[in-house]
Amino acid sequence: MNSKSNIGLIGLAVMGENLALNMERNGWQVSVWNRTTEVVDNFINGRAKGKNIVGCESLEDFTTTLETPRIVMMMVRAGNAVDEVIEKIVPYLSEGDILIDGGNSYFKDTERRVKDMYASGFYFVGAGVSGGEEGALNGPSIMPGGAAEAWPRIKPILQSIAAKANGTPCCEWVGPGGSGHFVKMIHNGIEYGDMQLISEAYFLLKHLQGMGNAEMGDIFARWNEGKLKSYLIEITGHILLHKDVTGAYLLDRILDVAGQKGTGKWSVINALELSIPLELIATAVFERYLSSEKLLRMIAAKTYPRKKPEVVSNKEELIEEIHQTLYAAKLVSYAQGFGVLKKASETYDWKLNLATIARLWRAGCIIRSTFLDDIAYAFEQDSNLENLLLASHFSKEIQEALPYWKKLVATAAHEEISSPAFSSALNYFYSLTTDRLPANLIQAQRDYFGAHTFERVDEEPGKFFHENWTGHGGNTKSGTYNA
Ligand SMILES: NC(=O)C1=CN([C@@H]2O[C@H](COP(=O)(O)OP(=O)(O)OC[C@H]3O[C@@H](n4cnc5c(N)ncnc54)[C@H](OP(=O)(O)O)[C@@H]3O)[C@@H](O)[C@H]2O)C=CC1
Ligand SMILES: O=C(CO)[C@H](O)[C@H](O)COP(=O)(O)O
Repeated sequence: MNSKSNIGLIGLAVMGENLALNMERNGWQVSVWNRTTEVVDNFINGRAKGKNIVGCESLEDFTTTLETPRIVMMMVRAGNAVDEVIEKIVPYLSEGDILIDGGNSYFKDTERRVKDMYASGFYFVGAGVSGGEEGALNGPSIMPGGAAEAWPRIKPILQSIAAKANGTPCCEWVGPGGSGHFVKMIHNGIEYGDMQLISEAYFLLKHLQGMGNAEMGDIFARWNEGKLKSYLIEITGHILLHKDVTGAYLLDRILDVAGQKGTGKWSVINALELSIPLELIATAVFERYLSSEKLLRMIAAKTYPRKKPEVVSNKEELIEEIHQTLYAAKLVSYAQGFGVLKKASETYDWKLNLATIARLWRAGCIIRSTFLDDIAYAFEQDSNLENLLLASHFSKEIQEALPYWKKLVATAAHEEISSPAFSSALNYFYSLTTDRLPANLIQAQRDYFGAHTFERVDEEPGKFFHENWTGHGGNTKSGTYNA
């Protein structure tokens, strides 16, 4: 063992423990500390036994075991816990030390922490980490942002432990302030969207064909060999085939109430703040809320009993419809997610490189997929691309999928099977590709009842008019602004 550790890790739950083992495996000596010290003992005497990992009982001891300037990574519960740990460790730190928050922190908290820590002489980095337990151990995707001065020092460690896509580490500097955590937040929002879409595909296979788990598992395995190839499709195939100790399919025994820890909701709140459509992810978040209203749904199901859906006669055609719809709707979701990243980059002056971000997600993380290579390529060809659906490769894919997509959404609606994200994506696509939407009527209504003014198609943009619609209204206008 060296006299001093290269890095310190705080928080030994599933992510911290596995990241510490990953760092050690890659040649770094790691000191570890956890609020509940029993957890440290269990780790040191268990999975860390015989490894170059130093367990510490107190934060003071922990900081003395680290080479200086120190690098400390926190993997603790997001929120107040991060501030509590910072407050406790700062008295033992020296100027120039680096604190990395690898949890799912809210990016506005990270913005604040980066500023506060600068003022105290420390470098703070908000690094999104994705990949769950297995990624943390074998190579996650890492999205660091914040105090750029820290990057040359932390880069060798973080890039060594990150997943590699074609030999390139899925860890690159994202930008200043809270940008790393913002990118991770949108990653998770997209994760929500992907999971909702996959769940709808499963639901339609099950109810429009009465298919069993084994057959569906095979379909997902087949899809994982084509353009949908991704971690979430792969694990869905495994989940469908998994049996519990009684020999029954476990999936069928899991309560249909989805949990959430906040990153999907934050993605939607921030899309609203930035005025960028993120309907598919919003649908995924709201569907999780609706799923948790189990009792209400049970009552409503009795109030509105449904007929059993008609089995679709051509099984192979239905499978292809679902396959194409899943792809097209996923593309819409990524187009919306990257739209939010683009607007955030402009608004906060982060200068995000969208191609680099797509490349960071190619391996290690939960949304990893071959599809991200095509997204990276699209942004490399045109870094100002307004919307992914306008990239030539994707417009061809959408044109191929559209006949299947609209047929499936219509069938699901007709057979009274909920497929909210599939239809949200289709409606977004139709609105996006409509050059004259019915928003003229909304403007007329706003002006009619509140003198909110409107622009005219036969006048220059930016000139606002008010009509005396009833003949007895005045000429006084409301202010023209958008919030
Ligand atoms: N689980 C996952 O798949 C992923 C999680 N993340 C993020 O990584 C972070 C760690 O996640 P995970 O490993 O799942 O564990 P948890 O989110 O459950 O966090 C548990 C850890 O936080 C510590 N902790 C909680 N409150 C405090 C506090 N007030 N002061 C000090 N330490 C505290 C716990 O210490 P103690 O043992 O004393 O309770 C424990 O070490 C979270 O931000 C999470 O969102 C990111 C990617 C994937
Ligand atoms: O960050 C992650 C993966 O990248 C977590 O797995 C994710 O937070 C799970 O989110 P939720 O509990 O909200 O479904």
